Amino acid sequence: MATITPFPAPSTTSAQTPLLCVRGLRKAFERREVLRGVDWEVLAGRVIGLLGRNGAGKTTLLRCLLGLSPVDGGSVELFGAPMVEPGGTRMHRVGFVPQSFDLFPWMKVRAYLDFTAAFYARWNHALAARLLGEWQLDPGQKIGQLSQGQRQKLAIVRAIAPEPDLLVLDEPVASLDPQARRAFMAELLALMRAPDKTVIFSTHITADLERADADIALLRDGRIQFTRPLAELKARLCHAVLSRPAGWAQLPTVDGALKLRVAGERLHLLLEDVPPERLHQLAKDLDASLRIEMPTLEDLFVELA
Ligand SMILES: Nc1ncnc2c1ncn2[C@@H]1O[C@H](COP(=O)(O)OP(=O)(O)OP(=O)(O)O)[C@@H](O)[C@H]1O
Repeated sequence: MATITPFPAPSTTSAQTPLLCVRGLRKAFERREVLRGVDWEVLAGRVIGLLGRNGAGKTTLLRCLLGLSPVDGGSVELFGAPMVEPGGTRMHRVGFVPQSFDLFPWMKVRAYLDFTAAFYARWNHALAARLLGEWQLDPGQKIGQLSQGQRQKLAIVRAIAPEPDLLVLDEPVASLDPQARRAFMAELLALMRAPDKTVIFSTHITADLERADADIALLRDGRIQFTRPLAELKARLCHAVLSRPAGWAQLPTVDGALKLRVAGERLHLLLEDVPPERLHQLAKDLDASLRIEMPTLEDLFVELA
């Protein structure tokens, strides 16, 4: 099936001005197009999980949004003004955790945070000190001597301490152990669940997004395919399995099917907005047995990404 893009974007009649507005964003590396005209609007106050396969362009997109990577075309507006390059006072309102953090290996943790604090209009010293303690980061240790996971924690403290209005995190938990991941997610959500705080984070750990009850944005084929609350995705999509000994030499036409896949005598269907009674009727018509499953986000990702 060629396209599997559920939920076309709603018309932009919302009275709320988006915090981030991306139009036709393009980016190529040596003529290899990674972003192929991204259109994306993010409203303030949302927690958004950016999903996409390896190499889909998540890091590239996040960097372009913040002016950290030049773009080949299109536009990005952040807080209502065009984003051309990083810097300026509005960057005080943005926290960014990059995928890897290799800066200032000679600096000690506390010195690095004090140094960074000087660049921000706001800096919550008490919060930074608390997180260092809770996450067992030694303020006197040199950054170069920290483990990968400890560096990632430090990058998160650095990004959160300015109490940003927009926090952008690129696979922030990839190096964290499960306990640290949960603590981080809880901290993040407690901090950012204020009405106008917005979080965009890329991750492959779908369980974290389920816990965060995030909006899910899928980057595929160089575009954001949809951005929808996870609860809505789960309410509207279901996975059905039709089985019959004769197999499926010919695929049936099923309204609402986003994807069909045959495995032996089973036909797997990813369906959008198809009521169970219609599925039962279909199974009867096709002389097949039916199993309906509520997909996890990981299941959806595997089907859609
Ligand atoms: N500096 C660069 N020079 C050349 N190609 C690059 C560069 N940065 C990224 N790419 C390419 O752009 C594509 C998208 O990379 P990107 O890191 O944005 O993907 P991603 O979705 O973040 O992947 P992952 O989930 O593996 O982190 C990849 O094919 C990558 O090889």
